[in-house]
Amino acid sequence: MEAKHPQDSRTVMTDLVLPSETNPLKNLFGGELLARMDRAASIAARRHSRRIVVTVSVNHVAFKKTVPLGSVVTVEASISRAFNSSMEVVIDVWIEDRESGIRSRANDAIYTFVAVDESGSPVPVPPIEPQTDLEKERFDAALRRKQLSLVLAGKMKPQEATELKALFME
Ligand SMILES: CC(=O)SCCNC(=O)CCNC(=O)[C@H](O)C(C)(C)COP(=O)(O)OP(=O)(O)OC[C@H]1O[C@@H](n2cnc3c(N)ncnc32)[C@H](O)[C@@H]1OP(=O)(O)O
Repeated sequence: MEAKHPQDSRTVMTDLVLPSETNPLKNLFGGELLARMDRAASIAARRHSRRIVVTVSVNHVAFKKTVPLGSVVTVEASISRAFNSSMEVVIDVWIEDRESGIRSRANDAIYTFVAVDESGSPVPVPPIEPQTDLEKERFDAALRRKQLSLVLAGKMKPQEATELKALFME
């Protein structure tokens, strides 16, 4: 299968924060942001694989900043690395200052999706060829994150997680 670039799957979704999506402090609910990120990541995974995709794991989420009612929120997702049937999706969330228009990062996350056929069985996806320094950095770290996720899910023995172990040996 021919390799694709992270840019090929880049998905950008911009939307407002409405009153029904906020907590008593009038900030965006974490679950609402998780859902927006899942939707953007799912589109990115579909663009990369051109298959049906399902979320298999939410590997990392950091709620760095509150997102106030009325904010303009942009969720950007792209594939950082593809394995056999699984794809790591990196998601950045930005909010826009109403007056200056300057964007600041509110959140980031890493989800893993799997491409499946009509009966839900995993199918292979194209590999990723990173181009920029940031894409290369994310690509290199993705195997460690996959191994950590599999160890935490009880699907890999810690002693088999060679890339992950190497991180602690450095
Ligand atoms: C868009 C949505 O929100 S969809 C709704 C939420 N998601 C779902 O309903 C998915 C439910 N889960 C499933 O259907 C199945 O578990 C599947 C299809 C995802 C995987 O099926 P399995 O029989 O576990 O397949 P298998 O063990 O071969 O794993 C498939 C791939 O997922 C990877 N994987 C499985 N679990 C994890 C995990 N916790 N973290 C990271 N990767 C994982 C495997 O390493 C494998 O990757 P590879 O093929 O690239 O090497």
